[in-house]
Amino acid sequence: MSTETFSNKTGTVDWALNKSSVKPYIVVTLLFSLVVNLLMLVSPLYMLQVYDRVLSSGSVETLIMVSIAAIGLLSVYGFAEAARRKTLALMSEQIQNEYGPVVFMSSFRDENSPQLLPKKLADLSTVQNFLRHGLLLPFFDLPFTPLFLLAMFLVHPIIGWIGVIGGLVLILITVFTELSSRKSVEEAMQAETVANNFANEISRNRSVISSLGMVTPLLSNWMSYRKQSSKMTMDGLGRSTFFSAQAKGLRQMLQVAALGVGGFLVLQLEMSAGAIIAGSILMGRALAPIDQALGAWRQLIRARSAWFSLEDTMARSGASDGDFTPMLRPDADLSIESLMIASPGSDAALLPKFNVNLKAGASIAILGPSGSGKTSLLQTIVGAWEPLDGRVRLGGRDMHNWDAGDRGKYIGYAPQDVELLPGTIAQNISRFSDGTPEDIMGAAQKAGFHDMILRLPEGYDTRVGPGGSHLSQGQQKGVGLARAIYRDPVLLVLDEPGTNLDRASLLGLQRGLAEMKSNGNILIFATHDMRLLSLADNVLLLDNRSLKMVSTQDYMATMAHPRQIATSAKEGAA
Ligand SMILES: Nc1ncnc2c1ncn2[C@@H]1O[C@H](COP(=O)(O)OP(=O)(O)OP(=O)(O)O)[C@@H](O)[C@H]1O
Repeated sequence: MSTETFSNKTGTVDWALNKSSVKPYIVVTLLFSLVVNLLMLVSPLYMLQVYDRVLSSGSVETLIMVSIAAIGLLSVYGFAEAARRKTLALMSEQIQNEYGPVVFMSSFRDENSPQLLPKKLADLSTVQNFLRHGLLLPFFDLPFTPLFLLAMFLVHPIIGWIGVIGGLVLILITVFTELSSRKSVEEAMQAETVANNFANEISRNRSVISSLGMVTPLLSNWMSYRKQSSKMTMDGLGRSTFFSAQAKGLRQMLQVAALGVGGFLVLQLEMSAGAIIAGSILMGRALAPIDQALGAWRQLIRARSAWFSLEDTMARSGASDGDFTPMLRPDADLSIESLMIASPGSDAALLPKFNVNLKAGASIAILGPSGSGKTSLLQTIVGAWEPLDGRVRLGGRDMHNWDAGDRGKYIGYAPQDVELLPGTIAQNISRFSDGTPEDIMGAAQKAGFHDMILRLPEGYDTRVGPGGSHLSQGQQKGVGLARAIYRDPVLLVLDEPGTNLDRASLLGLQRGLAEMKSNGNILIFATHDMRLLSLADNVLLLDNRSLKMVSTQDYMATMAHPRQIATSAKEGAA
């Protein structure tokens, strides 16, 4: 099975600083932070000037001069603060542009995790919001704390030591906050994801849920998921809020201590009156980043965990998302070599190893009871699921080692339950690429649905609704088949193509498929509908973890003797 698991390995990747693409933004934010923090010294310096120079000299001119200088510098401070916030917002855009596409693409690789894409996109939003709201800024201010402590030592060494000791206590509180709340915040995030996935699944099945009266039991199921997530959130929140409040109180106390000690030192004639205020302001500035960081700690843990998850995806995609040389249209030569298949995430083979070779115009029908592995085999053949062992090659190219976008140009696949995507019929048939009307309508004609589509009021421009719900089951099936046939795929793989089709549509489809076969396309389809068997040269019989290939003619001849067929299938396994 796939070796890619996309698990969130928190702690294995260095945080933002190691990414070259975000580095310039971090450097610019740091530079603006330097300016901001240097200009934060303006207020205490102004205090010193007013108290010690202006009041002692009584000079109004000096007061005007220092005030103008202070106002000028503080307006630069305003610009620098705005600029660093803007830089972080731009960094958030850069992350979206760079990580968004990779996250989107790589989420389609893991069949084990159908909910991977919403989860990864939520991670992306978490990181972006953290940056956009400036919650990272206190961490950019922290490196400048020593600058303020140094200034406090210059005011008076005792004031400086109060700042150092206070800072150390606050850092200890920060460490406690991290240790005590990280686990519960991360667990709360996971529980929230489970609750949201459950709600998404419910909303996809609204009509069956309301018609079967399942709303109330499902509501209580969903509430229990939510309660679990809120309990963990409240636990984490309780601890981080407690520490954050303690830190705020301590900061106030330290400022009072700076004032009190300052007052004492003034009485001892060891420093000036202005230095009392300056010392207190410096104390506030030095410790504010720690205080603010603690206030945003919960969001930090969430953003950090989301970032690790994105980084993990980027690291995993790096190995496989390199440049590739697109294939020319492969020869119609499908070779299934020692193939063993299994369901995603399972190591148990569903069928014994087997080999099949199909050339241009060949076709096989796969028959077997429910659960015998027909869909699993088709999913593996088209490259959506990894084989347990062996290879599938089209025109010599390994299907599972081929860029999915490039491979998809030469393959048509219609799953058992067609899920259409939000858009028009034409967009769905053309696989949301720029398709010519000839390609789109040609595909619908071969699927036997062109006339039916024309009868719709908006024809090919009809919007299909969520999941195709504005179309009937038969119409959805028709669009799904046309989408598979679009641009004449070398290999056409259909899972139960006859389901939900009326007689006329089935006849149209049979005609279209027969034409494709005579044009050299390879056709593989799974079916319970015996009317389609005339399209197949051979029948691959699956039953109870065994398989057997027989010619369609032989199969038809033995149809009247089911026991003989069952025996032949078992012989195939042996
Ligand atoms: N996505 C999946 N994840 C895990 N197991 C799966 C998955 N899809 C199918 N299976 C398992 O694989 C086995 C074969 O299922 P498969 O859908 O291939 O059978 P099938 O022959 O197509 O059945 P049917 O005729 O009912 O469509 C079943 O036991 C099923 O439980």
